[in-house]
Amino acid sequence: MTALEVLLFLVVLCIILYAFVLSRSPKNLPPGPKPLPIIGNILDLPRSKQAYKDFLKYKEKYGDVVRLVLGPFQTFILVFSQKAIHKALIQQGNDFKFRPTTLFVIKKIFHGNGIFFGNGDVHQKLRKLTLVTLKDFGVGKKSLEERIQDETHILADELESYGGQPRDIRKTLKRAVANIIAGIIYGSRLDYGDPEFIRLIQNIDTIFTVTSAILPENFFPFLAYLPNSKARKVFNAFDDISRYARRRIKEHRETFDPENIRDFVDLYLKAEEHEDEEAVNEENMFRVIVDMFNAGTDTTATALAWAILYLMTNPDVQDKCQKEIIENVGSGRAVSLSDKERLQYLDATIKETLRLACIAPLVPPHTVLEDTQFEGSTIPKESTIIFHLNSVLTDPNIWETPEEFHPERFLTEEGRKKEKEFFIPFSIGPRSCLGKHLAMMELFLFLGNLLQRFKFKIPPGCQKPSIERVHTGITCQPHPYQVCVVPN
Ligand code: HEM
Repeated sequence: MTALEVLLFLVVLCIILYAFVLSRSPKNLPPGPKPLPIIGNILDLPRSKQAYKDFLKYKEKYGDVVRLVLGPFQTFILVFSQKAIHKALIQQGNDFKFRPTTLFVIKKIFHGNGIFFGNGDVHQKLRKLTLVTLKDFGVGKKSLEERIQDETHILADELESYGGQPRDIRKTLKRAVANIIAGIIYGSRLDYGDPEFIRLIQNIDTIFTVTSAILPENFFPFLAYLPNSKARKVFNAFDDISRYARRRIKEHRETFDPENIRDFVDLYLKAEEHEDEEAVNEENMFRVIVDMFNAGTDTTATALAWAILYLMTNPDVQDKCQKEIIENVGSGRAVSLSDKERLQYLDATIKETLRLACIAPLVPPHTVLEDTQFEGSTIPKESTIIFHLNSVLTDPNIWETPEEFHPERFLTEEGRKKEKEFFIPFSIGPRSCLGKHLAMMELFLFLGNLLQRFKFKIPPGCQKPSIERVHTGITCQPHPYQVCVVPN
């Protein structure tokens, strides 16, 4: 066969397959832009650095449930608004609780294992085991609060060493947060200047700024084999983090003593002795560790970077937080979790940061295993379903002046906590964020203790930094900014 004949054969094969898939798709699909043959709606995908925002135009045009076809066979469903997201993830949570196994990049990295991209009984067991472990993390020599306190002091000393000069502190924040996870998992922290640590954090950056359900390699896997493929960068980053995790697990296995549990890895090694082997085995432990290290670092560190940006651009809010800390804690001792009830304004500031920055504006993909009736249409089985959290967290029908930073919206007139049903930065339902409590604890202790010691200021002579969100991968990042960290 000549090259032209092979090409013609492939095109005809694709058309036949495409016609076959179309004939089998359910009727009554959600509305959406008309797909082209073979490539579907690829040309309609966001190309700006604010992918979540570009998707909002579909909500305006087609409503709360929108269908896209990506590549020849992938059905994508976008779900917007509190009502529809709540219905899917809570009322129909058992239908929508699965993760897809059809996206090439995700399949190649996760193999359907671990907590993030696992499904079924094994996922449930791993999730439960990890949650219990995180909850009563009295293992090892230190409590979780002590670990965070210790790291806060090291971070504060590092920031103080910058002498109040303008700096981009985002990398330092990432190293501090990564150390909390490293401490939980491996029982020890890493030095901020350790080249291996710096490389691991760079890998996490790559994963979080590049990986996306709409990466073209997901629908056209051959693209992953081209030089400069973004997916290749993600694979390399994962491989490096994985090699590190496997080495640390091996070291733990060699020195394991069931009578002296040092950390999360030891707990899993212990669980291996009596838990169901299908769920608790070395491969799954490795996946869980990599999931935790990735999911627990970039998200919380990004939230911290946003909080500092909002504080320096809203000095009145910063002053109120500091006044509250001075009045309720003073400067003679560290801010601790037992101060939480007394530091309501700080708590509201953290919530407002998570709302406005919207760290994960598009929930990592879900799927349904069967054709599923939802909001008057049929969601085809194995569709990739994306819940648009930003459409809830900045919905003008829910939040007054949603694009403004206003912590008071989380407080009553008397300054007490006001619960907000629509505050869902960690998503909701059976797959909601497993590290929510850890993240909130870290944000409270890091910010409370830093604000007790420092003021965050815009460098003299500089313009107010942009608070526009950059969204090219999983998380919404701030633009790079410089800050002066000045002792109080
Ligand atoms: C500000 C910080 C964080 C934010 C905004 C955040 C947000 C999210 C979101 C939106 C999801 C998807 C939920 C869904 O699919 O419905 C998620 C899942 C997850 N998060 Fe977080 N997260 C944060 C911190 C953390 C931390 C500190 C950890 C780990 C210790 C963590 C571990 C996980 C895991 C393992 C999942 C997957 C759960 C599952 O599929 O069962 N996250 N997170």
